[in-house]
Formats: sequence, structure tokens, C-alpha cells
Amino acid sequence: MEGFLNLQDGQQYSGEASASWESPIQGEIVFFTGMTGYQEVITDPSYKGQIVVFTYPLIGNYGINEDDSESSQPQVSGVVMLHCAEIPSHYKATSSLKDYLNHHGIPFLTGVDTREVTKAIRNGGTRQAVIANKLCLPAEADQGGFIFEASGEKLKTFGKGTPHLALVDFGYKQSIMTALMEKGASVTVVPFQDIHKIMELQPDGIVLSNGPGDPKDAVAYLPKLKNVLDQFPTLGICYGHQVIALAYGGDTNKLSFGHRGANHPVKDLETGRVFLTSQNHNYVVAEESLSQTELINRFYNVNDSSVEGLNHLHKPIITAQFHPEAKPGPEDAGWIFDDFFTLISLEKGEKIYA
Ligand SMILES: NC(=O)CC[C@H](N)C(=O)O
Repeated sequence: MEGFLNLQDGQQYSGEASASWESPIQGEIVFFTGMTGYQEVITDPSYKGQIVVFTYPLIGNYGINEDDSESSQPQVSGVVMLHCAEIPSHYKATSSLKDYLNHHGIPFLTGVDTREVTKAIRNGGTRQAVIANKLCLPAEADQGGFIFEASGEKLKTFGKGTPHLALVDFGYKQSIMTALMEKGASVTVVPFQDIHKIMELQPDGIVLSNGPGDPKDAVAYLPKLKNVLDQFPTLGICYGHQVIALAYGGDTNKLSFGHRGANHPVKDLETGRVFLTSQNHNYVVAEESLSQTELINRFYNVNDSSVEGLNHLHKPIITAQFHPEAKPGPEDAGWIFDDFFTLISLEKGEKIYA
């Protein structure tokens, strides 16, 4: 059955529809450039409200497995591919990608000229789009506020190790939890709306998670957040990084078409070293806004010079716009977690955990 991807400005691309849709499925159209990692992308809560175009032409080769999901279900609004493997081949595969998406009712199109769509996004920017069986235009804007859906509802502690970390949940990726626990930490997940409860927990440090949508959706919580962050060593990842910048007086902008892939080069201004990172974001911290703050730009993106991470001048607060948990993608940035654990140890005047 024929299906269409309709962009906000009237551009239309045809393909094979996974189903017949009575009403169109709307989302923000974005593209991901990694050759692998589709399972992590589809299940990453940061992709809530987005239709993902995979630029690699053959998706689904190794199916879906029990280990690689970033949350318990798909989070994307829709998927657009050129080819999707019918018969996956991997010893861990428990289903094909098509079966998985169909099982969860996630609409997808195959046979779409994904290079053409990606060029349109690169030229005209990220925008609203719909997947439908007919020509139709999306509504002007998305509903926003996705962090309220993505964040969990209750405090929950995992593990018994040291240090004890509070993971402020804006829709955290499982691989952040895994990375922290692999380094020996115990982790209490704290919904961002319950940030004040961190004072009762008295953790050794705080990690602010990734999350979907605009960091300014969290603006009402920033004063409380800053009050807590002022008192603990903190690591902000992606959305968490953006929210820290806002809480300490910086600003954020939206990039034209964002960074989504597994090979984004980042330069560390402290060491001069360039390393490859996994990324997934639309928003960036506005560099010029930092001059009025106590934050300094530590990392920048080699492709477009955008801000990729910050240090606080006087407090043990570090941030990364990229994903040190590296799923999907290169592990080159994993040392950020070691630096954070060292920071915690130094703050406590104790032995180095990392
Ligand atoms: N991965 C993330 O945390 C994404 C952050 C934010 N939603 C953005 O698009 O910039």
C-alpha cells in the first residue's frame, strides 16, 4: 500500500506504508546518520515526538534484541527508511525490526528516497511532517512538553554501590544507568519534578539525564534545580547540559537540523584532543550567552563550532552535549564518567573511585 511523507512546506515523498492510517501521524522530521544503532534510536526517549529518517540505506539487518533498548518501548512517532531487512541475521535477534514496529503500532515507510528527504531537511531545517496514505499538511507546531511524558513518576534506587548518585530523570536512556552502574555506582532515579527530594537523599553526586524537546520546557523548575545543583557535584548530559546552562543564566537556541549520528567530532579545549561522539540533539547552548555566567565552554563541535560541553568556574559541575554513554556509537567519550567520579571523590576528600 502506498504511503506518503508530507513535510510542512508541501514537499511530498512516496513509499511503501506499513499500514493504512485513518488519521495522519505527525512528528518533527529529523535524520540519523549512523550505519547501526537503529534499536537504540527508536527506543531513546529523547526522540519522543519525532519522525526519524535513517540515512543509511539498509536498516534492520541485525533485527531487534533483548539488550539494546534505551527504554521499554519505541519512543519515536514514526520511521522512514529506504530498505528494511525482512529477515534479520544476528544470534541475539528476537524479532525483525518491521515486526517490532508493527507490534508496537509505530508507523513506518520503506522505499523512500531518504537521501532526498535528508537534503530537504538540511536545506530547509527540521520541521513538522506527517506520515499518511494521502497528501496532507501537518499542523503548524508540535504540542511540546515531552519531558512530562518521558520522566518517570517515582523515585527508584538501583544497585548498592558507591558513589550514590541521583539521576534526574527527563526521560533517561538505559545506557546512562548502565554506564554509571558498571562503574560501581548506585543510582536513585528522581523525576525532575521531584528535584527537591534530592536534599533528603544527600547523594554523592547528581547526573542530569537526556530528554526530549526544548530545554525551556523545564524553565519553571530551574530555580529549584539550581538550588540543588549548587550543593552537589553534577554531570549534565545532553538535555541535562542544556538545562544546567539555562539554570546558571545561559541561553539555548535551536539548530537548523540538529546533530544525530555516531561520528560527530568534538574538540576538548583543555587538552586540544578531538574525539568522536554519539549525538542526538536539536538544541544547543548559545555560546555568546555564557559571557554573563560562571560557565565556560570546554568542548566544541568541529563541524559547526557549536558548544558541546561546559565547566562551572567555581563549582564541581561539568556537562556534555554529546553522549558519553555511547549508545549507539563510539566509546571515545566514556572518560567523562571517570572525570565525574574523580570530581566526586575530590569533593569528598576521599580516595579516587574512577
Ligand atoms: N538527547 C537529548 O537529551 C536531546 C536534548 C534536546 N531534546 C535536544 O533535542 O536538543
